[in-house]
Amino acid sequence: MTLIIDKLTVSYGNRQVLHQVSTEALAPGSFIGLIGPNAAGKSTLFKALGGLIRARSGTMDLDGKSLDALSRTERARQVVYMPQAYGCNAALTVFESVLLALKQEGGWRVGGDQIARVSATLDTLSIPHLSDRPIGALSGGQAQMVAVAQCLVRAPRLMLLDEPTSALDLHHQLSILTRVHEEARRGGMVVIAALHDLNLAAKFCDRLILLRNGHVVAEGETRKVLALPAIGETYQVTTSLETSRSGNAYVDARLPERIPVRAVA
Ligand SMILES: Nc1ncnc2c1ncn2[C@@H]1O[C@H](COP(=O)(O)OP(=O)(O)OP(=O)(O)O)[C@@H](O)[C@H]1O
Repeated sequence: MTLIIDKLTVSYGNRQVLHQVSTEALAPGSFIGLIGPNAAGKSTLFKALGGLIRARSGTMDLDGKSLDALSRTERARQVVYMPQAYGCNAALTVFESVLLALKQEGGWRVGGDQIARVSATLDTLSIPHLSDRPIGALSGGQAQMVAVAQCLVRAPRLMLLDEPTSALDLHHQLSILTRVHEEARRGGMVVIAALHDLNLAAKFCDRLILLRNGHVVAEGETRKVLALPAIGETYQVTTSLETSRSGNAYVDARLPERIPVRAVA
């Protein structure tokens, strides 16, 4: 499964938010980080890929087939989008909510294989103990892990995660991204995760796409992108890419003196 985005332009009314966004071919099994400042257009790109908004021009091809040419049902089967703010139906248990996500593919008969798939997904994310809890009674971090489970259980070809770890503690940031990365490899899916934490991006992403004001300003192998001056310029901070004693890359960032806090576009 390969995803290619070519010259994608998206507007809200008269306001153009994505400008001719293009990517290299994003290969099956890869974990791509979508990075960029607030209001750069990351969620807008996800919404366009997920079919929630229509692109003004450009193409999004999955294995050579346009996403826009797929039926609604087929697109929902192939592309799963976890928005930043995920809703929840408070009346359901965690298990039921993950099963319901799986059943969006169609039909209401529940088979043993589907029950097993839900259980396996909750196990993969180490949250089987939450199965019987009402979904409305979860902590913010627990609800975020359940939202990831609702995506993973559908085994899509393209998974779009908008800030999937923003509510998670350090342990769970690492464990959830590790599992998602493993599942991407195992299932040959393309995962694109919008991440504000560049050190998580450094640790988990195979490649990065850097967006600024709706333009792709850099794309490529993670360490190469993080070492570019474009990182500091885009975030208006001073950065350097360092390597820890254990060999992990991390971004050391400082706010330059006399630069005011930037207004969000
Ligand atoms: N429904 C909408 N109507 C009009 N403008 C919108 C709408 N949604 C987003 N925008 C604008 O589009 C721009 C890009 O927003 P988007 O949510 O894609 O950014 P983002 O990179 O995901 O930001 P953040 O990191 O803050 O979540 C912003 O200027 C935003 O105000």
